[in-house]
Amino acid sequence: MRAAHLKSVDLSAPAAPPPAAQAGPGAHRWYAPGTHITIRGLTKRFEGSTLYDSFDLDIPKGKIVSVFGPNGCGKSTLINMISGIMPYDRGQILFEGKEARDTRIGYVFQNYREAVFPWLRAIDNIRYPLQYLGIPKGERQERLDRLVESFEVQFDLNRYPYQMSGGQQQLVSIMRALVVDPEVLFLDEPFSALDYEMVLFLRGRLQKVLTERQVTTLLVSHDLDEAVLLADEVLLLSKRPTHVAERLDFDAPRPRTADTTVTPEFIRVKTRALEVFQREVRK
Ligand SMILES: Nc1ncnc2c1ncn2[C@@H]1O[C@H](COP(=O)(O)OP(=O)(O)OP(=O)(O)O)[C@@H](O)[C@H]1O
Repeated sequence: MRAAHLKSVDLSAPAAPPPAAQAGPGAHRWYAPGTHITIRGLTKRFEGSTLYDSFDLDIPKGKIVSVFGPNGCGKSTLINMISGIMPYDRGQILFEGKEARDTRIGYVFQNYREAVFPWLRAIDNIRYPLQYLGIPKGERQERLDRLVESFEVQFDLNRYPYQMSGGQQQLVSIMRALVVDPEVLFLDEPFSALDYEMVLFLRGRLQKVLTERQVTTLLVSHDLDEAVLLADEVLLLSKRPTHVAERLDFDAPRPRTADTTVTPEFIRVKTRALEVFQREVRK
């Protein structure tokens, strides 16, 4: 009986969790196959008000997940807690069983003006994390070249931030986040302060690089079209105390462009997302 049972176990997948009574050290590090980030019992309070209370979530590996929800529901707080920028009161967040500090993480902020180093040329801004991590010079150059090629950069990377447009500065901060080859990338409204032409350009380039590299990505966006267009999955949050209102898959082929937004599948997912959003806002 026992042998027959063992034969049916898929050894390539993480082992199933032992029953609680038998749980030993490390048992809590179990994660479901295909899951990259496992969040359990996450609790966060601000000045007596509860934002998250025993919040659970599994984030799939190698996918782009958009986070969308009512104003102030805690979208930025969620990605800040997951990425390790912000502490939380209770719970556990693990990346394939590892802590955030043992995971390569990239983060792109909305406010690129505060994120790029004004005293460094664009190329040195992008190179900075590699120097910090002590990556050998040859490999640094290789990684930079690969990234510049992937993004098809058309402007002079020897310029300083003050000599670049907002979109170019945000491109630099996106490239700086990706140069470390992150396992997980966090983007907090990365395009909201840019003009539309630049938004279209950056969405296209970013999508291409993320799908080539299969980086697990969490994107906070206030723009529902953008949230759906870029996502493999849209995570819809409720009002606080925040829980997952609904998760919607969107598996249209890539690259996705403005043309994707007129397809029946896009319209179906966006319509459903809007229904859930409106229901949550009215509660
Ligand atoms: N550092 C802080 N101190 C106190 N309260 C905070 C802090 N950061 C966030 N909050 C509270 O948590 C709530 C959620 O903030 P957060 O920025 O995560 O929400 P959001 O969904 O990203 O918001 P928005 O839709 O406005 O971008 C805010 O309304 C605010 O009341």
